[in-house]
Amino acid sequence: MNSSISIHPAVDGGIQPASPDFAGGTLVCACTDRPVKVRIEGQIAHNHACGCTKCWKPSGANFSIVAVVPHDKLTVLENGDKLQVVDPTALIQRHACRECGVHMYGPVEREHAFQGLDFIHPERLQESGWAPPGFAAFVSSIIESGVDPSRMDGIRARLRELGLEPYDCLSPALMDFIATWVAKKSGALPS
Ligand SMILES: N[C@@H](CCC(=O)N[C@@H](CSCO)C(=O)NCC(=O)O)C(=O)O
Ligand SMILES: [Zn+2]
Ligand SMILES: [Zn+2]
Repeated sequence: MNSSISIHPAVDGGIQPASPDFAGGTLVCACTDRPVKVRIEGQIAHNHACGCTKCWKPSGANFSIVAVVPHDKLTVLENGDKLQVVDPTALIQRHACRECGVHMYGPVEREHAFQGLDFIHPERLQESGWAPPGFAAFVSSIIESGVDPSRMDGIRARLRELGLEPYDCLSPALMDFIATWVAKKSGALPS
């Protein structure tokens, strides 16, 4: 085990299994004063580690942990006035707390295979039992944040050791899902 390579604090000590009793929870930002609170109903889906520069990572982490929930299963409970959209031109409209910087939710409103889903960081849930990450996405992108390319073999080996198969985009299942959506829209496949 090469536990000296840090991926993310939520997985570095081993991946915790989902609880069959998990029925939702409350995401809380890192502010001690007036934290933003967002409620989600039900279990999260497609949880993964993401190496891209756009997803929020806790300080020192090489990866984010990010999953989706349907938009109608998410409600801002408290202090939503502190939220601002990080990049209004991005597909994922990441709503971050302007005081602590934590991304609380990111809806996809544009016409896209992921339209109607919100990206969230489940480690911000107060509750445990959420579905664990199943793969690692955008792994090569950590170089864009300053990771030395010579470290990539070790980082990919550590991801595999944790059971997080590394991909340089999304997983094959999600890439196929997006491509199928595009093909149906263009007429290349029947809808
Ligand atoms: N190399 C770029 C990649 C950024 C990127 O495309 N990120 C993906 C994954 S985010 C969660 O899985 C994406 O879909 N982004 C859409 C968006 O950010 O709106 C980089 O590292 O910046
Ligand atoms: Zn905050
Ligand atoms: Zn990402």
